[in-house]
Amino acid sequence: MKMSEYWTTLASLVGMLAFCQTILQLVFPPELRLTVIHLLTKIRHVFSSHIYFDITEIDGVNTNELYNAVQLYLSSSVTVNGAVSSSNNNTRLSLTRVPNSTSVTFGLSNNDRITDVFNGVTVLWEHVVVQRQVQSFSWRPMPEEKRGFTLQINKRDKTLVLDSYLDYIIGKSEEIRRRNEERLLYTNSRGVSLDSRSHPWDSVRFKHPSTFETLAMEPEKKKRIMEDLREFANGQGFYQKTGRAWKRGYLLYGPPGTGKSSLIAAMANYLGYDIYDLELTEVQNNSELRKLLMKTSSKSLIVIEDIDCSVNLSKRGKVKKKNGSYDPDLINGSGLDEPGSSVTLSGLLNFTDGLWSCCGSERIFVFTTNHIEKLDSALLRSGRMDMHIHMGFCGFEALKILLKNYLRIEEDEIGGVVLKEMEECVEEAEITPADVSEVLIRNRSDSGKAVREILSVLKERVVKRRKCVGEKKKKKKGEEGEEEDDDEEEQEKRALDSPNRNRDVLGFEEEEEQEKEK
Ligand SMILES: Nc1ncnc2c1ncn2[C@@H]1O[C@H](COP(=O)(O)OP(=O)(O)OP(=O)(O)O)[C@@H](O)[C@H]1O
Ligand SMILES: [Mg+2]
Repeated sequence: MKMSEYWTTLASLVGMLAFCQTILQLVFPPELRLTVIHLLTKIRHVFSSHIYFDITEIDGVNTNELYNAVQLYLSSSVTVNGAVSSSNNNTRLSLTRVPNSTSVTFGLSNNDRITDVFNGVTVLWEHVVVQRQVQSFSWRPMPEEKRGFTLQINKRDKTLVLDSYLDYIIGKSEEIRRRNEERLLYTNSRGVSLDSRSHPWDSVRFKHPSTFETLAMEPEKKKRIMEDLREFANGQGFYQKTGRAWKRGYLLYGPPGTGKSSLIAAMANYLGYDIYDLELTEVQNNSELRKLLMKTSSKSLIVIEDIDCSVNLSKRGKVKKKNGSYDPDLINGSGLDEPGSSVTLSGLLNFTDGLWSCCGSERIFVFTTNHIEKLDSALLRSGRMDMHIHMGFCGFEALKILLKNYLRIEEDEIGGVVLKEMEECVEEAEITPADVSEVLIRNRSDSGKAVREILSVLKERVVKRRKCVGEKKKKKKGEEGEEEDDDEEEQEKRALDSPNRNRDVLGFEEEEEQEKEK
């Protein structure tokens, strides 16, 4: 028999066995079916040019995470679309919606198959569901059905699949899980025991509706932030290559009501990260801060709002000025001179930047402040807070976004003249997006009225500001004038008192200059 004939015969034999297996599934009672199927599967595997991997739902008594990952991965729309467009288009998919989930997920029905292509290699997945045999005693009740996936690949592709395909599936499933689920918002509270077992963070479902689309901000700036976030999230390779910890710091600063918290929510929604809202005043000391950090998960935003109010940020600077060196107490984090809180700036810097900050990866630190000038330069230096984002008063572009979001109207519906007037006065009005939103919410049922009111508020503020600026200038001038008068009086007095009082004032001044120079 020729080699090719041998292979053809073998292939038909394997095909027949597979066919028999399907028939047996239909004919035999469940208890017997399992044994027969196992036997036939084994025979089939020996002669096949394929290799098979079984991924069961329950591994011993533990849940097999890989099973969940595969299930999620196969439920992704990419895989599903691939399967539907493939020749295997009679695949039956089950649809599910997990509680609290925002979307419907697909899944393979019992004993159905789906093909997937990874790096040019085609693999076949089969969802195997069989009735469990009558249970002997078990501490943990087992489900009635035994579920698992069988992965069929060509023997020559074994290395590729084992080395990268399964990792790829785990990564993808994690991504899908985040996309489907609402995020969690964690917060710390005082007095929570921080032993190794308990979790120091309380969590709630995070359902903030703020997104980059709803955020009023100059489009260029918004684009830059989004790109930066995306690059960070996709930058594992870069961070590894450059030997940097996979983390990034953002400092958001600006007056109240300019959207700092809204931006944080938009960032979390954009990346699908959880948020850890760290209440620093509830943290008793630096070591507690470290423990909190250790209990945060990857793919998260660690947020400290109003950083200038949370910890005495000038300590490190002050101590340095006095002695010429840092106070070791403060640097070690045992400085206790702040009643109620002994978290120090150096403790905070270690939190974001020290060795401890690297436990876990893919984390973003976000600090917010209304007063950037109050922050210690140590906190601002590059490498700590990689990006400083100024959240300012409402500009024309931001105003247009708010009008569109709140009133659902386009620019041309507002009218060129009104828009021009708005553009002329919005910067000078120094109005926060929060104030604009307030007016728009009040009038959201009548967009015409809302636009008119916004314009009149802007104009009013411009008038007020001009008046205010005028008064300030006048006051300043008055003070300068008084100072000048005082100077003149003083000089006259000195000239009169001087023994050389007949010398002209200029000469006197020259002499005084020379004296000063000496
Ligand atoms: N840039 C913005 N885009 C869209 N909405 C905004 C923006 N800024 C403020 N708002 C609206 O104003 C409200 C308050 O904004 P937000 O809490 O984000 O301000 P903040 O800068 O964090 O203020 P604070 O400094 O007081 O914490 C938000 O609920 C949002 O509706
Ligand atoms: Mg805020």
